[in-house]
Amino acid sequence: MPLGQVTCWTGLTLEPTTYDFWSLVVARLRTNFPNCRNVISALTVEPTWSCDYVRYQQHSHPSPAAWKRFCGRSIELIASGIPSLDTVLGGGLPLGSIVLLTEDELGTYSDMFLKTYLAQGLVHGDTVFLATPETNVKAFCECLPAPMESHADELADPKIVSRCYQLSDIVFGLVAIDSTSNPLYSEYTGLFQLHKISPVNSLTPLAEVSDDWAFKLIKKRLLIERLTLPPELDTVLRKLSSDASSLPPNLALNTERANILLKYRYTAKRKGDWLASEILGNQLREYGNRVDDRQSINNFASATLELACKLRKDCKGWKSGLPLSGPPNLQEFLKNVDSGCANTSEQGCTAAVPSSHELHNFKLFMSRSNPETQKAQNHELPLVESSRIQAGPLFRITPLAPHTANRIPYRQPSSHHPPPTDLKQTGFIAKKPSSSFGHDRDFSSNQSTVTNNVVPHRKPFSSHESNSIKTSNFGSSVGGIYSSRVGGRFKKWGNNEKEEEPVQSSEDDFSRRESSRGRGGFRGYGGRNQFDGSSFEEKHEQPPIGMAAFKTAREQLKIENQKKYGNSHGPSFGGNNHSETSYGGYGNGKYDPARTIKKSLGGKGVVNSKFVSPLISNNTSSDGRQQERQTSNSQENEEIDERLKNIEPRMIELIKNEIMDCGSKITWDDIAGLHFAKTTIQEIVVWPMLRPDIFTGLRRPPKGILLFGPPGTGKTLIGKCIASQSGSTFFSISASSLTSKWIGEGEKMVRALFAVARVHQPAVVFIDEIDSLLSQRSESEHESSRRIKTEFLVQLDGAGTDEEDRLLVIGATNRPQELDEAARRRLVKRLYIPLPDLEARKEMVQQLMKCERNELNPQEIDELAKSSDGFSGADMKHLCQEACLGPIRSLGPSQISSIAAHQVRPVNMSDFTSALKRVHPSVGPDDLHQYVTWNKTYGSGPNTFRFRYSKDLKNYSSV
Ligand SMILES: Nc1ncnc2c1ncn2[C@@H]1O[C@H](COP(=O)(O)OP(=O)(O)OP(=O)(O)O)[C@@H](O)[C@H]1O
Repeated sequence: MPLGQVTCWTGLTLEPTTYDFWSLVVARLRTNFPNCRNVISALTVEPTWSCDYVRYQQHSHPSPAAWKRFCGRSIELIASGIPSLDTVLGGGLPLGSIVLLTEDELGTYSDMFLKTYLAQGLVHGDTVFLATPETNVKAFCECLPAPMESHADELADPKIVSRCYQLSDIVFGLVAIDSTSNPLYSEYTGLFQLHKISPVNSLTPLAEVSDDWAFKLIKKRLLIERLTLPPELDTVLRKLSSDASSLPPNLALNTERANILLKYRYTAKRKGDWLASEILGNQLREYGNRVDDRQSINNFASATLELACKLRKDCKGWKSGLPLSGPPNLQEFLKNVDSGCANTSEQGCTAAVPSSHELHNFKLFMSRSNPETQKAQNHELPLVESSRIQAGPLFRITPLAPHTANRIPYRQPSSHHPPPTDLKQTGFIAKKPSSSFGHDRDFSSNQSTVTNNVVPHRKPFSSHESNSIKTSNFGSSVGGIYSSRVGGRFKKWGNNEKEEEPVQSSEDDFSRRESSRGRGGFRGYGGRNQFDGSSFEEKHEQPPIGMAAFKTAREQLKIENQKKYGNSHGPSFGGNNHSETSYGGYGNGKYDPARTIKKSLGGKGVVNSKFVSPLISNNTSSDGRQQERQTSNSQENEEIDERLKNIEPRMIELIKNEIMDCGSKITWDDIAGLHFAKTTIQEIVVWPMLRPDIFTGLRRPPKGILLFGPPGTGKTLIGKCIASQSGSTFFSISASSLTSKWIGEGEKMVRALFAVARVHQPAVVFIDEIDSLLSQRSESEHESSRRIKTEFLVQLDGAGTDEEDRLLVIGATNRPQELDEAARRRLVKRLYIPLPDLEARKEMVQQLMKCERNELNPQEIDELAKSSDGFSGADMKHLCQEACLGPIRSLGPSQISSIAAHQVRPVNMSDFTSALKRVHPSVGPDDLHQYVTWNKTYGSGPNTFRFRYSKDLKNYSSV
C-alpha cells in the first residue's frame, strides 16, 4: 500500500445509540487521513435490518469486485459482517490498516475477527487495533492518531515509512484465544491487552506491552481478570506445538500465532521487553513468511468463511461472494488485496514483511539518523533528556547530557523489567537472534527504549510534564475507564514510580495515580490538559522543543477546517467555537447556549453497556471518584444542538456527507443573462440573508422559491450562487433520491435535512426535481411518498420553526405543472428561468472560451450566438466542448501521441461550424410553450398573465 494510504475498517454495531459514535469515528478518520482509501464498516447487529441494507447495497453494487471498486473510491462500504469483510479483504488486513473494534454480546468479533484477522496483525506489524467500550466519544476520538505525515524525504523507502509509522499511541487489543486448545484459557473468551505504542513506530505494535488481562464475556458483562501465566508455560507451549502439527494448515497457523503471543507475553513479563522483542522479531519473521504466502492468505479466508458460515447470527439472505475453495480468480483478487504492493511474485505480497533490502535501508537510516542507536541497543544510555527529544526523523533515540535539569532519572530495571539475560537459559528459544533482522528492525531499539531508558522519539514533553505524562500515556479518555477497571499496575507507565502494584490497589494508590495522571490522561499527552497552548501559557512555560510540531487530531482537524472553510465555515465535531460550524451546529449561525445540551455521542452507547467491569464499581463507588470522573467527562462531552436531539445521528451524518455542499464559489457574473431572475433573487433572498435586521416583518424574505424552466438553463447554478453570495450553507438534494435512496425513511430524511439546515443557518436547501417530491397528491400514491410530502409541506410551512430562522428552500423543476398546489403556495416566488437570449448566449461563449486558446473575433461570436437560437446554457456548454475537440480531431492519431500541448492549434470558427452540425437544442418548442403558459399563470415575472377572476370566471361558468 503506497505511503499515506490507510484503510479504515470499522466494526460497526449499528444501533441508533452506537451509530453516532462510530460514524463520528469514521468521519474523524476520514478527516485526519485525507488519503484514506477505504472506510469499511461492518454491520452485524440487527440481522434483518442489516440484511435489507446489504441487499440494497448489493443491488447497487452487485459483485464483490464492484464492492472493491466501491471501496476504492473512498466511499463508505457498509457490509454485513464477516463474510463480506472476508470478501473484501480476502483474508488479510492490508498494511497500515486501522481497525476499530467493538465487541458484540456474542463475542463474535473476538471469536472470529480477531482470531482470523487481527492476530494476523501481529505478523503484519503495522496494523493498529483500537477497540474501546468508551462512551465518551470526544475523548476517544482524541485518542485517534494525528494525521499521518509524509516522511518520504526522510526515508528512502516508503514501505518502511508506512510500516514504521504507527498511527496510534494507545492500542486496545482483544485477542481471542482458542480456549479448547489452550488449557490456560479454558474459561476465558480472550486476552484483553492494553498497549502503549511508542510513536517511534516500532515494527510491531506489541512491542511495549502494558498489561494483559484475560476476559470473559458472559452475556453483556465483561469480566476482566489479571492474567498470570504459570511457570510451567513451556510445557503448555510444547503441547500446543505438538497439537499444531496435526492440524490443518490454517488452524495450525492460528495455534502457532497464539503460541508466539504467549511466548512473547511470558518473556516480556519475566525477562523484559527487550529480549521478548528479540524473540518475537525472530519468530514473527518465520511466521510471517508462512502467513504471507498466498496459500496461507487463502487459508485464512477459508477459515474465516467456515467460521462465518457457522455463525448463528448470520442472516439467511446473505451469502459471501467468496467460495470456500477460495477467491475465484485468486490472482486478480490478490492484486486488489495487495493494494499497491509491487511484488506480484508467487511468494505473495511482501509489503507486510520487510525484505532484506528494506531492512538494509532501514539499518542505514537508523545508523545515519541516529548514531546512538547502537549505544541504545547496548544499554549504555543512562539518562534521557526529554527536552531534547525533537520532532524529526523517526526512530531518534536521544542520549542525555547527564546533568541537565530536564532529565528523567535512570530507572533501575524493576522486577517487571529485569535486565536482559540470555534467553537460551530459559529454554524458550533455540538460539539467540543472529540475523540482521533482530537488530535492524527496531524491535530491539524500540522495545528496549522503555526498559532501558532510551526514550523513543515521541511526541515530546518537558520534564515538568513528564511526571504526569509518564503516568498518563493512556488516560481518562480510554485508559481512564480501564485504569479504574483494571485496577493497579499503571505504575508501569510511570518512570517515576517504583514498583508495579497488585491488581486491587489501595484507594490511596488509586487516587495518587489519578492525580498524578491528571484528568487528561492520554489527552494530556495529546495536548489538551497539559500540552495545549493554553496550559503552557497558564504555566508560563515554553512548550518543549518540537512541541509545536505536535498537534492532536482535534487541533489538526480544526486547522484543516479553517483552511478549508475559512473561519466561518466548516464542520467540526464538537467544538463550541463560534467560528466553526460544529457538529453541534451553531457554527456560523447563531450560537444559542440555551439551545445546546451537553450530550455524549454514543453516550447511551450499547458498546459501553457491554463492558461492565466489576472492578470499576468496586474501585470507584466507595469514594465517589467515579462521579468525579463522570463530571469531568460530561464537561468534555459533545455539545449537540438540541434541534438535532431527536434526529438519528446517521442521518445527520448522511446529510453532512452527501447533501451539504461546500463546493466552489459562484458569483452572479458566472451566470449569463437571466437578469430579471438575478435581480429578483438578490432583492428577496440575498439581501435579507445578509441583513436580517432590516428585512423584518412584511419585508421578511419568502421561505421558499421555485425556479422553473427548461433543463440546463442554470437553475442549479442560481441555487449555488445564492448560497455562495449570501454566505449560507448549501444543501443540495435531488428529490428523487429522497424517494428512492432512503426507502421508507424519506420523511425522516426530510426532517433531518431541515433540522441540520436550521442548525447551519443561514442555509439554502436546494431541491432539484422538486416536482417528483411534491407532485399532486392522489388516492393511488404510495403511503411512504405521501408521508414525505406531508413532512415536507410541514417543514416548508415553518410549523415548529422559529420565525427568525434564516432558511430558504429553493425548488427547481422542469415540470412545474405537476406540482401540488399546496407546495406551489408555499414556494411563494416562482421564477421562470428561460432559455438564454441572444446576449446571454454571446456571454456564455465568451465565458466558456475564455480559458481556451481561440481565434474567434466579436463578429464570429455574434454569429455563433445567432446560430445557437433555442440552445440552453447546458447546450451552449456542450457546443463549446464539441468545438474545442475540433483542433484535436484535425490531428492524425500518430500526432496525438507526440504533439506538445502548446502546438495544438487554437479553436476557430470552422470548429464551431462543424460543432453546430452535431449539437442540437435539447428543448423543443412544445416544451417551451408549457413553461410560458405556466409562467403566465403562476410565475412571479413581469410578463405574467393576470387571470381576471370576476370576468373570466363568469365566462368559465357560462361555458
Ligand atoms: N445562465 C447560465 N450561465 C452560465 N452557464 C449556464 C447557464 N445556464 C446553464 N449553464 C451551464 O449549464 C450547466 C447546467 O446548468 P444547471 O445545472 O444550472 O441547469 P438546470 O437548469 O439546473 O438543469 P436541470 O433542470 O436539468 O437540473 C451549468 O453547469 C452551466 O455550465
